[in-house]
Amino acid sequence: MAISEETEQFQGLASAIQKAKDLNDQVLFSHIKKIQCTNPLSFYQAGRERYAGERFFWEDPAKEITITGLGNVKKLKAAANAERYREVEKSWIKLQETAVKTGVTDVEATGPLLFGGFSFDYESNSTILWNHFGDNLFYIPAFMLSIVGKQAYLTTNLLCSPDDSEKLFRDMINEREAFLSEGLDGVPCGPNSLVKQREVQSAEWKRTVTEAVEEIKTTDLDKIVLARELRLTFEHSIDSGKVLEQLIAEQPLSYIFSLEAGGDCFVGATPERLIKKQGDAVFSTCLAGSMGRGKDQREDVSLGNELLHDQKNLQEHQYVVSMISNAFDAVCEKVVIPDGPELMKNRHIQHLYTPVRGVAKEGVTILQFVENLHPTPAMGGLPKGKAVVRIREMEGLERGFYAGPLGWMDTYGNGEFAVGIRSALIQDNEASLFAGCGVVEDSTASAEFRETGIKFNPMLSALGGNLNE
Ligand SMILES: C=C(O[C@@H]1C=C(C(=O)O)C=C[C@H]1O)C(=O)O
Ligand SMILES: [Mg+2]
Repeated sequence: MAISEETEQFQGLASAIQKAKDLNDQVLFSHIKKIQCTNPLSFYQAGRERYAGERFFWEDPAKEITITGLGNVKKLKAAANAERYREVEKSWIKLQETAVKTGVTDVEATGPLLFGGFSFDYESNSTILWNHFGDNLFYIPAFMLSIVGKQAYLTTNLLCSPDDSEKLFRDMINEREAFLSEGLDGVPCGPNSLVKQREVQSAEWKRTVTEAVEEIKTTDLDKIVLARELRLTFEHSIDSGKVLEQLIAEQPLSYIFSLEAGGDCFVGATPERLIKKQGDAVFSTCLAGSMGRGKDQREDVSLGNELLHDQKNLQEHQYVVSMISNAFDAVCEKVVIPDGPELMKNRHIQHLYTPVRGVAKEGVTILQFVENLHPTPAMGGLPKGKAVVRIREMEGLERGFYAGPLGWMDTYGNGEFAVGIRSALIQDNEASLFAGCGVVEDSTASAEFRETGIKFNPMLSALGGNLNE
């Protein structure tokens, strides 16, 4: 006779506690069940008070996977150095080795899952702006709603300690019931009302771009991505749920994400995949070279054609294709890259886009891809090391998680990371928006200023700010 779901969970948790005692270490327990499809944003908003500072949201452009996490049973943080990817991997593997799972198995993006990201540059000096995030931040949520295909799954995670008792089971069920019974339907999102919008050091930024062009012409630096900041002040605390709702409606071809840390939230709608891994199939995106959208279809097509043939933008793009292609060659059995770029058109901007796919060599993990790829010349520059150093020295802002890898990994070897651009850091009633551009030999400060202006628009529009031309 089949045992009841509650009995299965109870037995699983009891065995996880026993394992924790035997090993004298913490053991992760995870229960996964199919549930009626629930609106992921309502789930996110339902946790606004109870799980404040411990929520995340992720949706890919194809809407294949939507993940919302609430609470935090285990945080993984690595030291800020080159080892950070391997350190996170080691802790994640260690947790997986002893984890006890019950319920549905083998569905990607369900069960114990690590969500989070890395800062752009582990060597940059951290300021107060990003202090809740630090250099990197990953966590396993307490409750997670995954929508995979059209099916919804609820994962409940618990970290068992050697001195835990079976009371843990009742507490977990009670917490889950209390939370679910609070109602997941239509939790209202508050409006955000803008008070002030300010460009941070724009004259200095333009001078820096001109200096960078000079440096590119006279040294071995080929490309450097320089970003600037826009600061918005609102009347009240900004509701990240409302921002997500707007982004979902306005940016259907982007990854929509948020990651809360302390009272702050990093949120955005990025069009750029860094790496997706599904079994041994891997996918990346070369995205660089930009143009605004036309007022009407005719102008839009003409701007698109101009972009497809513009030497400066093609060069910006080609640096990215070569680098990602080499990084894939090193760890893949097979790599497929189209001959030339196509256009990716988002609401406010169009880009040159080349998709990359491959088959990973056995045992290569998604974090190894992240380590090898980040930062691509779309976020950093070329040569990579020199570009990162020059960004640190010249840019005059702390990128934090902006332009860094952000995403998730499950226990089945799947995961996906995007780069955190078209994004903002929300702190109470203030938002810092970031936008960068690839500076190459033929760049001009005024054109790059305009291009970064357009790149602020997805977040400006979602937040209710004044859009740039
Ligand atoms: C750095 C950003 O965007 C990157 C730079 C691009 C460019 O310079 O053409 C295009 C897409 C992105 O890879 C950003 O949006 O902040
Ligand atoms: Mg550009």
